[in-house]
Amino acid sequence: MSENSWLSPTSIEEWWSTPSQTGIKRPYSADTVASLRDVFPENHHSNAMALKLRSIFERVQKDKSVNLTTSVIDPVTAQIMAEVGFETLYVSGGMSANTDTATDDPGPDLADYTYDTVPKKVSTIYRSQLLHSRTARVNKTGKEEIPLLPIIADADSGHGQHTAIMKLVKLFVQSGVSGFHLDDLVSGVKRHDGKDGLSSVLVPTGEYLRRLVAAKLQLDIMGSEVVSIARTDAETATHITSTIDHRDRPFILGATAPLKQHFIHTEGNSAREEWKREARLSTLDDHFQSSYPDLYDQFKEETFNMNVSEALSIAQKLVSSFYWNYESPRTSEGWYAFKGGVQAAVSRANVAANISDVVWACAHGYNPDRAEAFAKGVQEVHEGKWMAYNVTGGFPDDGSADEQVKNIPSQLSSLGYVWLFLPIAGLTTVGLGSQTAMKSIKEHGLYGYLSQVSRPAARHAAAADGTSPEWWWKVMGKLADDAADAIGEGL
Ligand SMILES: C[C@](O)(C(=O)O)[C@H](CC(=O)O)C(=O)O
Ligand SMILES: [Mg+2]
Repeated sequence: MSENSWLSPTSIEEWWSTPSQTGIKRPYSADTVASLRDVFPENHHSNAMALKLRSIFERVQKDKSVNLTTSVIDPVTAQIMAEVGFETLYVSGGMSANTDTATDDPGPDLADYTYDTVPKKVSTIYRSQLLHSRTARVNKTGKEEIPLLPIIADADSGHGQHTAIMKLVKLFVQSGVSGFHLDDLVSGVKRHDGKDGLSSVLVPTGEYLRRLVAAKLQLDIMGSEVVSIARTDAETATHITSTIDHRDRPFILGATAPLKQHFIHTEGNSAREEWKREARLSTLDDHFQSSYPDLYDQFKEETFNMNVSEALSIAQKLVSSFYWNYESPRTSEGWYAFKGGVQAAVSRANVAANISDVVWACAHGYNPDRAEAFAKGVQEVHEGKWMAYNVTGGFPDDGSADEQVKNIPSQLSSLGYVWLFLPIAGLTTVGLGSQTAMKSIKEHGLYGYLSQVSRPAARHAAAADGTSPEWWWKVMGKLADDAADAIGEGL
């Protein structure tokens, strides 16, 4: 887009009809976007990198392959990944939380870090890639072809309402990001031990969409090609904050048996489990259908697009004795019981797909049936929509799943997934890589350093790669030396 047309709604509309933008349904106008723009664009690095990411996804989709990557927590590993041939990088919120936050106060992955944490990590890694590429060019190392890898980053739940989301997206674009994922979780409430049957809590579909639209609006304001990934945790969610949205009705659980007390008055894990068993939780529609199969069609027709509260009134008009109570399972926080699963994920992904470039149902471990059900559910409605898949552990250590694991990428690519990533591998690989060297130095002192660190690294020196001290000292030093020579003795 030329600078003259930057503030023109017509040219914004023209941009929206280009291939990268045309699949997106915006609820706002080009006039609004134009009026919210700054006078100059500020997206050039990010745009170039995002277009590169888009072309990687296009290529793998065409080839029926999938782009595989891992998270990366530091610039050294990012450089190694470029050298060994990865094409994308992932910056994980969880791994940032564990190791390095903007307030220097790391912790478990609750997304409670300040919103600049992940953008700053992206910026560090992106700028390090620029430095490496400059170094290679200045030194003519033969590594000039090592590419800058597009970075996809974790935007969590957006760290607040629309203004926070827009600021976060702005920071990401400024950091050189190529893509980010935004989710439908309530930030900071995940239980790591599953106590009280609570794993993760969703916001209603409408709120999720508002997050995604806010992010897209900011991208549009910046004229940004950055890829937005709509992540949903509906597959594994156990609760939802509100029942207001009719699209969530098929997944809200209620008690079908009247119990003396509500869930919140039970104490301890086993009593709570017992309460749930006795309550015989079910969705409103399932319960009505199994209780009154003959009336179900009428119920469905009369309650089209109604949320659970509205639909329950109709159910009770049709059958005055009908019992279904979605209030009684509420937690002490007020959250409602939710039937997580692949259908819930598909339902959310299919609305999110209208405003996002990629959809992703986050779950831990690999489940081929769910991967397939999600892909089919999405592709039926949005043919060719880009999809992502994460593998976060969950395989047996005894090797019994090795063959299955080898086949995962081809299974996923045949289902249409374009991006496969290992969110926690960046931390583990750094840990494992250091372990051999550090153990050796600790056990054998200087000789350990010589045999396990400096000698192997010296072998790399000839290759001048990211593991070699020569690369970081002498080769990179030429940038400063050349600048000093250019400045000379002054004027
Ligand atoms: C992908 C993820 O968002 C991340 O921050 O890496 C985390 C990873 C994890 O908790 O293991 C997530 O899955 O929520
Ligand atoms: Mg995360």
